[in-house]
Amino acid sequence: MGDQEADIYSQLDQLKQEYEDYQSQSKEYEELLESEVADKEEKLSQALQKSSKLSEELQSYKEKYQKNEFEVCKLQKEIEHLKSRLKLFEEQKRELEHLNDQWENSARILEFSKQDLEERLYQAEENAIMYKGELDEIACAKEVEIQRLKEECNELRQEIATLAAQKGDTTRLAELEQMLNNTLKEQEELKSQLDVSRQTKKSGSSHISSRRDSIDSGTNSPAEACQSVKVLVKVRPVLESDANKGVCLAYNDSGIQVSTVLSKEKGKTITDVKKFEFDRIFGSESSIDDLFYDITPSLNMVANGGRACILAYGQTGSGKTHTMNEVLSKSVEALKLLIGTDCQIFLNCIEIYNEQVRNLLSNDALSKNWKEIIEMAEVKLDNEWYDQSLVLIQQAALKRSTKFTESNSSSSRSHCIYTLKIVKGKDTGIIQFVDLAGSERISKSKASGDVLKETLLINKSLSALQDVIAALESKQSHIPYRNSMLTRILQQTLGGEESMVTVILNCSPCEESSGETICTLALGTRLRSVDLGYSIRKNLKNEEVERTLRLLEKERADKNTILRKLDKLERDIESYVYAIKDRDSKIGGLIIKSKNKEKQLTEENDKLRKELISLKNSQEESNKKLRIIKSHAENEALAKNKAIQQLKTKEASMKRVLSASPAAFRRPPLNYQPILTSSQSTPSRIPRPKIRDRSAESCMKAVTDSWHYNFLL
Ligand SMILES: Nc1ncnc2c1ncn2[C@@H]1O[C@H](COP(=O)(O)OP(=O)(O)OP(=O)(O)O)[C@@H](O)[C@H]1O
Repeated sequence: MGDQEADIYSQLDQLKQEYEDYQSQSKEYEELLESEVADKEEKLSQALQKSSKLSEELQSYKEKYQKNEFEVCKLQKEIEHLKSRLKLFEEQKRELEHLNDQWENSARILEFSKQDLEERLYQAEENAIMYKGELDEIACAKEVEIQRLKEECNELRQEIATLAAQKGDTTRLAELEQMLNNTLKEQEELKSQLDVSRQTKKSGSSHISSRRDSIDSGTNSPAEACQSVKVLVKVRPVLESDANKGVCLAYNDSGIQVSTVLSKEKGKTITDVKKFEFDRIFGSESSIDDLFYDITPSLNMVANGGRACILAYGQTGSGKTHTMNEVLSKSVEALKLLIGTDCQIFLNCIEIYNEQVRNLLSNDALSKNWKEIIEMAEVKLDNEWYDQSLVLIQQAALKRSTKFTESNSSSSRSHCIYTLKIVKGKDTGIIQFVDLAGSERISKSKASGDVLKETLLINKSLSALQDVIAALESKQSHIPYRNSMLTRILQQTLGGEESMVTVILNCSPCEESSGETICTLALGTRLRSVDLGYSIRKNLKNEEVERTLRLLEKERADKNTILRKLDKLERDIESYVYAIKDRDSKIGGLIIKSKNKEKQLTEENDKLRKELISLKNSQEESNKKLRIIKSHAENEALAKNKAIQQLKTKEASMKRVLSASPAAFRRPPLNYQPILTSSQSTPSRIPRPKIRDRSAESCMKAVTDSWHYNFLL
């Protein structure tokens, strides 16, 4: 009984021990579970935060996308508006072209009437010459008559004298005196007639000789000379590089024609031929001396304290620089002979690049004030000024801004101005040699970026120059010198008192340049038509001629205004087309960018959605697990309480049994198993006590299940 009791006590101790172990382990697992739950909750809240952040981002991207779409819509509307404006401009251009055709027709008619007037003038001149001959004959006849009358008079005087000596018949004397008086009267009349004839002859011949002088010399008085613009055409020879390019120019002494190929079909070439009339055309075969002959009046003028400007105009690659270099060295040579040694010479070499002035004889910064740069660029030359000036001009030419373009491998991208100032006592003669940058069609130059900007600025300044020349010729009260840097700098020699302007139109003979050559020659025709009008008016003082010329001038002014408008319109259209293209490409870029963004956003959105779904799933799973853990923990707690309760009742009943018959418990129970050791920490390895008690067993099972479950988690 004593042994049994001891066994029971030891079993009880074991159970107690076991229970305590279970309790401590369950506490540990509870803590573990709680920390895991807290961890999951933390992760869940992080995931929720991330998801809300991503939703916000998504919202902002959506807003951005809507904004971009709105921008694109706006730009498209703008394009539509620009396109409609372009259409309007094109219509206006067509109308102006139609008007231009009409003007050209009327100009042609006026040209005919001009020719008619010139013919009549020629006839008048011939009549005057004939009249002069007749007058000469009459004068001769009258002289003879006067001589005869004088002789008669002398005879009569002698007769009177003899009669007086004879003191004879007085009536005969009276008769003779009467005859003498009549003869004297007749003589007086003849004399006065002869004087009138002489006077008429004198005035007629002076008029003719003055016109001849004017026509022969081709120069005018200084005041008139300021209106004079001389237009010369210089055709560049065909170069080796032009070998496979067709030729579009044909010319003779009086005119030049440009052929433009319209189409080539089945070996048939359809061409459009445009003819231009010019007094001075220098072909590829003519030497620089021929052209220089027409420049000498300008040099004479400058040597006498006047002003002159020589401009080379033409498309890029047409030979402006080549011509200007030759003209420059010839002019310096000629001036060396024309001016003496008692004068001071100043040279100034500058270029205008992108509306900025640059000193070609030093490395001054571009940003300085242009007047300052010009002042600083002026070099005073010494006694050997001609050699020195040629060396400096060569140095300056090397420093000029050039670039490779589609049309010329070393195209001058600037206007180059060489100014020679000759100070002689109080007089200051100034001559400016201007090698203009090439005029070019933007569409043909295929320029873009900075080169496009350069080309636009070059074309703008060239049209400003045309405006100034046209304003000077039509004697406008306002001359738009301030419209470009080029015209500002040329103001001293373009217009004003005692100034002569010579424009050399450089033309390329190549077929591919026919469009530009036509533009160049059309400009020359406009300048020339003005010049012609003035020279005719200067020499003819007939009322009808005056009226016709006034009409012609008005027509010409109107036509030039229209042509200028057309030019401007074309330039505007080109700029608009370029702006539209630029905008189109920008919009295209924007659309592609926004599409890419949209794609990226949709992808991100999809990814976020997926992440959100997986997060929600994992959250649900975590919740589920949490619920299971909670229920298991509750079950476990219940089972533990139950087991404790059972153990307590068992203990009490054992105590009761022991107190009733202590010997009955001395034998150990048949189904007794050794108890768990504390080293068996893993729940799966914990052996279940083999207690027959059913409720205690189920309780233990619940606890081990929960261990097992937690372990799985
Ligand atoms: N009269 C000529 N005889 C021989 N070669 C010529 C003649 N004129 C021009 N050339 C040649 O033609 C080419 C282009 O000439 P140049 O550079 O003078 O043209 P440009 O009108 O000044 O061009 P850009 O405006 O682009 O500067 C050069 O190679 C030049 O040597």
